[in-house]
Formats: sequence, C-alpha cells, structure tokens
Amino acid sequence: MTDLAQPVPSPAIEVQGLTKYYDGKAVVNDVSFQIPTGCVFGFLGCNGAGKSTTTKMLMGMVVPDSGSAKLLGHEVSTLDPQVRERIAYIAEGHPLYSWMSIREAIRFTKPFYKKWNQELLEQVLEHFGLPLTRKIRRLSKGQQAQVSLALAIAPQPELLILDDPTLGLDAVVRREFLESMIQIIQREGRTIMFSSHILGDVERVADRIGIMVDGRLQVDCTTEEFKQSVSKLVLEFDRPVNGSIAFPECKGVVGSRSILNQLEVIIVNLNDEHRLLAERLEPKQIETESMNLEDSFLEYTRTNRNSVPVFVDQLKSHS
Ligand SMILES: Nc1ncnc2c1ncn2[C@@H]1O[C@H](COP(=O)(O)OP(=O)(O)OP(=O)(O)O)[C@@H](O)[C@H]1O
Repeated sequence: MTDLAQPVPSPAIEVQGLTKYYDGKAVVNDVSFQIPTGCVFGFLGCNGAGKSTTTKMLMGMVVPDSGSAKLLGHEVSTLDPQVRERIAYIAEGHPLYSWMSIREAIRFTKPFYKKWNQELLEQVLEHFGLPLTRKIRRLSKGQQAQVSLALAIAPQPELLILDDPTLGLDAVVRREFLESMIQIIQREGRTIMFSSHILGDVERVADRIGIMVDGRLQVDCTTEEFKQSVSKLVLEFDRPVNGSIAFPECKGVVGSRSILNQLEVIIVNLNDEHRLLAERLEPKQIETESMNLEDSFLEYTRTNRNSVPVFVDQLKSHS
C-alpha cells in the first residue's frame, strides 16, 4: 500500500530543557518549546526574564548548562557553516560599524554569504528611503534598525532571529519596522523569532507567543489562544467586598482582587466550573470581560509565579 501522507516539515526551532545558571541562579530554567516552520514567534518577557540568554544559546553564543536546541533540524552545538548561512540573527541594539556608509556595510557583510540577493536588498533600502552613500552614524536608531534588517534578509535566510529589534524606537517607527519585517521576510515559509517588551506589537504581528517569567517559559501558545484563554470575571455584590469574599482556589484562577462592591477574578481557560463557583458566591451580577494581550500579560505576570504553566493541557489538546 502506498503511503500518501505528506511529510510534515520539522520545526524551525526545537528547544528541550534549556537551562543556564549565572551566579548560582537559573536565569533560563528548563525551557522547552518548538516553533513551526513559517511561524512568526513573539518572545515576550520583562527585563531580565531570560529572553536574550535563551536567544544567545540558540545562536551558540552562550553554552547551556543543560538542555539542547535544534535550528532547522540541526543541533546548535554542531551547526556547520552551510546551515548557519540559512539563519540570520540581529542582536539587541543593531550593532553596525558607525564609520561605514551603507554601501560599505553591504560590501563588508556580503562575503560571509554564498547566497546574496542584492536586488532585494536595494529594493528594501529604497523602500525605507535609505541612500547607499549615507554614513551609518548619520542614521537615526530606526534607520539603523532598517539597515540591519536589510542586511539580514539579503542572504535570504530561512530563519530569522531578532533580539528586541524595536528597542529604543518610537511607536510609529516600531510599527512600520515590524510591519515591513513581516511583509519582507515572511515569504515562502520563512520563520521569524523576535523578542520584545511591547505586547501590543507582538499581538499585531506574531502568530504564536512565548512568555518568559523569571527564567521560565510560562506561556507557549498561539496569540489567539492566549487572548481568548485569559478572561476577567467581574462579580458585583450589593455591599463592599473588602476582602470578605474570596473566589475558591481552583485550576485556572490566577489572581483576584476586590474593588468596592466588586470582586475581579482573572481566569485562564474559563469554564462552567468557574461560572458555577462564581454563582455560589451569590453576586448581584456576573460579567465576563475579555482582555487584550497587554492587560492579560500584566495580570498574568503579577500573579503567583509558581501557579503556572497553565497552558500545557490546552496545548496538548491542540497538538
Ligand atoms: N553574562 C552574564 N553574567 C551574569 N549574569 C547575566 C549574564 N547575562 C545575563 N545575566 C543575567 O541573566 C538574567 C537574564 O538576562 P537576559 O539578558 O537574558 O534577560 P532579558 O529577558 O533579555 O532582559 P532584557 O529584556 O532586559 O534584555 C538577568 O538577571 C541578567 O542580569
């Protein structure tokens, strides 16, 4: 019998139990995730959460204490130059030689790659309105980010890893940069992993998000799943709550607080059991509010860090 099943492409990034200690503290703690080929993965977390360290371990710039990672199906610890050429990395702050002109930066970078699409590069620079003769030091931060992006995509990488590419850019430039990045790069099944603090940006452009909290990957799911799975139940009583009414502890409840006559409860994967528990408290009214990613993230990271991860079951049911 002929097997008609199409081969499933292997994930662009596979991370298993990645751990790094600095000064006796696990700054990346048993992190595992997979990024499917063609996905835009937004890697979120507060300052010091462990995003850059994870990214550097993926790029082989930091050696993990335990765990392993594969890029494009190859072990990071033994990546050969042919595989490396298929991967682009933009470090935090877009380090470029400031004394070079854009043309010189291109001449400097090009010899490192066998494949180089000069036409695409020039189209991108033209799109950003950047003349080749302009010195890097005369460019704004946003324009330097654009040059880094143009240089990173000229070798037509299958996988692009960017560490906080919009750091220090203002809101308008950030939006333009990210939208161009997605338009230009995410063609032909290319995969992008980018870290950011700006949740609104991630919500707009990422298909999937990972959230690091204190070295642990606390959330790993599609952006839609995350947005839909965090809800706020608002229970309204006819008297001040003042901490006298508490929502029972149960799976999915990640935080609650009382404000005047209201008890607000943040719940992941809201279900009938939660609604029943809410009704048993006999409030005058129960309302469910959906939350945007920014609010969800703030609520989520404010709560007890040991109570998560909460998405594991949900992810299993999706796989
Ligand atoms: N080389 C190092 N030596 C010692 N500690 C380090 C080193 N690199 C990072 N750290 C520590 O590891 C933790 C995680 O840092 P990391 O840069 O990975 O976080 P991040 O999420 O990228 O933060 P940010 O968003 O501020 O860049 C921090 O507490 C940081 O101080």
